[in-house]
Amino acid sequence: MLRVRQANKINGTVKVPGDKSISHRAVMFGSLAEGTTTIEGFLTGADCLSTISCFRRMGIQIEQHGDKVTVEGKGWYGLQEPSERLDVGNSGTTIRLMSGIMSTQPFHVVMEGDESIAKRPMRRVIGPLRQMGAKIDGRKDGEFTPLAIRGGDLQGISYQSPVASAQVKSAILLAGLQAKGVTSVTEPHLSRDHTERMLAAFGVNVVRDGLTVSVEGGQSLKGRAIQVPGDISSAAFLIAAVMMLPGSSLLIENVGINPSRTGIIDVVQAMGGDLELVNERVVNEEPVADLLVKHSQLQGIEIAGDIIPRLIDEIPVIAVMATQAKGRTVIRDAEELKVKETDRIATVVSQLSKFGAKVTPTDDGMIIEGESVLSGAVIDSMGDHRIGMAMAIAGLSASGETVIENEEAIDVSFPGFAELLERISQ
Ligand SMILES: O=C(O)C1=C[C@@H](OP(=O)(O)O)[C@@H](O)[C@H](O)C1
Ligand SMILES: C=C(OP(=O)(O)O)C(=O)O
Repeated sequence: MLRVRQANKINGTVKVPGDKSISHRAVMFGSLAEGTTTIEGFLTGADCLSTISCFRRMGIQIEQHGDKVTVEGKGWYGLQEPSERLDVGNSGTTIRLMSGIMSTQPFHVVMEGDESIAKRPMRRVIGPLRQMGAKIDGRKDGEFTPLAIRGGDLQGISYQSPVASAQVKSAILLAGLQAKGVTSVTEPHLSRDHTERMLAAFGVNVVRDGLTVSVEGGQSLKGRAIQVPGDISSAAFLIAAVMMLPGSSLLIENVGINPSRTGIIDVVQAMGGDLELVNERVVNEEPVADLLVKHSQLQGIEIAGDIIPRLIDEIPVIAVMATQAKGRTVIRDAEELKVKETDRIATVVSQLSKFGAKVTPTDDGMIIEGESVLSGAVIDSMGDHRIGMAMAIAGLSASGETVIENEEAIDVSFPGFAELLERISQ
């Protein structure tokens, strides 16, 4: 149980844990590369630890001491057939990206995860991987876990993805690296491009043309040093808290500001928030900055279209923040929220309503009425880290005390979240 009391304001200089998407990829690509990969700033959240454990089970030597990780890559075909099922825990990124990698391997593997993973759609990755020649089965014709994969002998495809999903795009491109000919993926809107950037950093030739990415089969990766920036999706909780509590200001150091992830910055600025990027730099092909955030009275806006994939994981906390804006905030084109760790349209509405907020679900998003007075509530994270954290932020601005049940889910992406909030709250 996590108890959150109403705060007057938050202040200070902080760092957030490493980027989840980049941490997963650094372990995966390091395992497939030739030679050693060293990772600094690795996210020690449960999801990324699941990725480490899967590759260890396939014979890769990985040492982890806090946020420092060393991976002894053995080349693309250095993985061994695991004798047991691989457990991906709560991590959609792990199972979907690994489906692509496993499709290239000349052995049999079964992957499964927790209750939430068992409900998440897999055919979006399994479908195109089958078209490439992988033999994959799962419950409901490959829609659900456990997934059994027997890979090898793939043929490149040109895939037109119906969803803007970095997990789909990445799975196909990773399979494409060992397929015959060229593999390309075209998406309806740009999703996060960490795979493209990091593959290039590992020596792969990745060709980008608008919304299409292509790779040629038969390329190898070379181990290297990776520094992981702080996760903007984690910083988003703190940004929202600053905007909700008058008198607050924070300097959040070393945050990844890859343009495919910065929808939250655009939204906060469009709502009238004072958020400045300082000390901008590029580290391993990824742009990084410190975020200087000062409380401002926000104005409700409409959030829809191209920006949605650039802030998809931040929508729960954007909804929370919008309860303190003037006027109405409308979120559209975000049906992907329904297939995350929980149905995040339903869980945001059910939990945020408990504070007395006025939030209405729609088919593809939600509508939030601003300037609500929030009262402390008993909240259930429903096993979803982002719901647990978003509601803890609501609790900072709600009168009295808020209790978050099933708060252990927060460890999936933000270990130390409760301690950090405690430290900066006044
Ligand atoms: O590729 C990734 O690292 C991720 C992609 C996104 O999912 P989708 O690809 O399903 O949109 C995002 O929600 C998830 O937290 C991480
Ligand atoms: C959707 C998320 O992650 P994943 O898909 O990797 O479970 C998330 O972190 O919000």
